[in-house]
Amino acid sequence: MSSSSSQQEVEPDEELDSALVTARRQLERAATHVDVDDGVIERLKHPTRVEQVSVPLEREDGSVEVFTGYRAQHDDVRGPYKGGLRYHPEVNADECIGLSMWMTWKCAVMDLPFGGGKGGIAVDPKSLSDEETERLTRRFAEELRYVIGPTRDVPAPDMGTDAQTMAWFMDAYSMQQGETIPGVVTGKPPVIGGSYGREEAPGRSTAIAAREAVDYYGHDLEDTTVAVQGFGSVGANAARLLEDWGATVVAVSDVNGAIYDPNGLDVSSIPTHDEEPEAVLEQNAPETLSNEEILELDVDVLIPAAVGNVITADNAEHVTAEIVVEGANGPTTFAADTILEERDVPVIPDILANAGGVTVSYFEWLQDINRRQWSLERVNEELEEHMLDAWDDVRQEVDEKELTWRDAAYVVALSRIAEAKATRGLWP
Ligand SMILES: NC(=O)C1=CN([C@@H]2O[C@H](COP(=O)(O)OP(=O)(O)OC[C@H]3O[C@@H](n4cnc5c(N)ncnc54)[C@H](OP(=O)(O)O)[C@@H]3O)[C@@H](O)[C@H]2O)C=CC1
Ligand SMILES: O=C(O)CCC(=O)C(=O)O
Repeated sequence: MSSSSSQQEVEPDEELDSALVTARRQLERAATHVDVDDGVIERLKHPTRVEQVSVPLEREDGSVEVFTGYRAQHDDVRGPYKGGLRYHPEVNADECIGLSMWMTWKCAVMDLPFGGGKGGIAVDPKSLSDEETERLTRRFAEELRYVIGPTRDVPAPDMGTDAQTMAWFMDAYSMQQGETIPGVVTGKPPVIGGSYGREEAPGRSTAIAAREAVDYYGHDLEDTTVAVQGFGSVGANAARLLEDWGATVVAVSDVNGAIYDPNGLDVSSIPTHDEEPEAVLEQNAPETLSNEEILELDVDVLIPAAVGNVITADNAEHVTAEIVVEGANGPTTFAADTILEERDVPVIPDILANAGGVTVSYFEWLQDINRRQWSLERVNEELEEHMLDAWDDVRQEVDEKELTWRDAAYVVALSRIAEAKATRGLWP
C-alpha cells in the first residue's frame, strides 16, 4: 500500500471533531499535495452561505414544536449547489457545512457540473408520524424557497429522508412557484420525475469501489469477507450487491447492533431500514455484536455506512479489516485516518465510494430538464462508467504520487475546482 508523505502533527481526537473541523483538516492536508493558490484553499474552508430557519410543527396532540433547519451552500463554481437533506437529532450548522464541503469535492471527483450543499432538520424522524413528517417537510421547503431551485441549489435524500420526503418537498416548492418543477430536488419516486436506480445508487457505487479496491490489492471478490455497519439506503444496497457479486457478507448492523455469521448471512432476506427500521437484530444468526465490535471484526472489507466519526483514535488500532470503504459520510476521524495510514490499511474515501448517489441525482436532474426517463439498465451502465472513470483518475494519483486514496481524491477534486475558479476569474 502506498503512503503519503504529509508531515502534519496529529492530535488524538479526545473530543470528536465536527464534520466541519475534519473537512478543514483534510483540506489543509490535501492542499500540501496540489499546486493550488493559498487564497483558493482559504476560500474553500468557508461556505458561501448557511441558511438557518425555524420550522414550526403542530404535533398530533395539538402542541406546537419548533425545529431548526439548515441549508449550507459551500461552493458553486462548477454548477448549482447539490447535496442531501438529513433528518437527525444531531443536525447542526457545523455538520451541514462540513457535509457541504464533502459534496463540493464529491461532485468534482465525479466531474459533475455541481457544487456542494447540504442541509437538514435537527429532529428524530422516528418520533414523527408520516403526516407530521409531511407537514414538517412542506414547511421546510417553504422556508428554503429563496435559496433553492433547479439551477441554484438542488437537495436530495440523506440519512432520515427518502423518496417520499423529496416528493413532498418538490410538491410544496412547485405549489409556491405555480408550476411543476421536478428538477428542484432529486431522489424522487420515478412516477413524478425521479430516476430509476437512485435509491440504490450510493450503495451500488460503494459496492463498485469495494470491488475495485479488492481487485487493486490483488484479491478475488469470491474469497472476500465483508462487514457493513448501517443497513439503510447505502449499507443494505452495498451489502446486497456485494453478495450478488460473490463476496461473503458476514456481518451487518443497524442502530441497535449487529448480527454475525462467519459462514455468511443471507443479506437479501434482511429488511432494510426503509423496509423495516431496527429489524437487524430480529434476524436469525449465530452471534450478535455491538456497533463497536462490528468495526473490529476480522474481515477483508469493512464498510461503515451509518453515521460519522465511528472509526476514531480509540479504535483505529483495532480495525483488522484489510480495506475500509466509506459508505457513510465522514465515518473516519482525522486522527484515525493517520493511524490507519501508518498501519497500511487503505481507506477508500466517502467522496469517491458513496458518490453514486449524487451521480444518479445528476442523471435525474438531466432527465427532469429534458422531460425524459432513462431505463434502469441505462442508469446502472452510466453509473458504472462514471465510477470507473473516477476510480481511474484517483488511482492514477495514488500510484504516481504515492498518496492515500483520500488525498488522491482531494487532489483530483481540488485541481478541477481551482481550474474552474481561475477560468471564471473569481479568484483572486
Ligand atoms: N442516502 C443517500 O443518498 C446517501 C447517504 N450517504 C451517507 O450514508 C450514511 C447512511 O445514510 P443512509 O443509508 O441514507 O441512511 P438511512 O437512514 O437509509 O439508514 C441508516 C442506517 O444506519 C443505521 N444507524 C443509525 N444510527 C446508527 C448508529 N449510531 N450506529 C449504527 N447504525 C446506525 C440505521 O438503523 P435503523 O434502521 O435501526 O434506524 C439504518 O440502518 C450517512 O452518512 C449518509 O450521509 C452518502 C451518500 C448518499
Ligand atoms: O444526491 C445528492 O444530491 C446528494 C447525496 C448526498 O447527500 C451525499 O452524497 O452525501
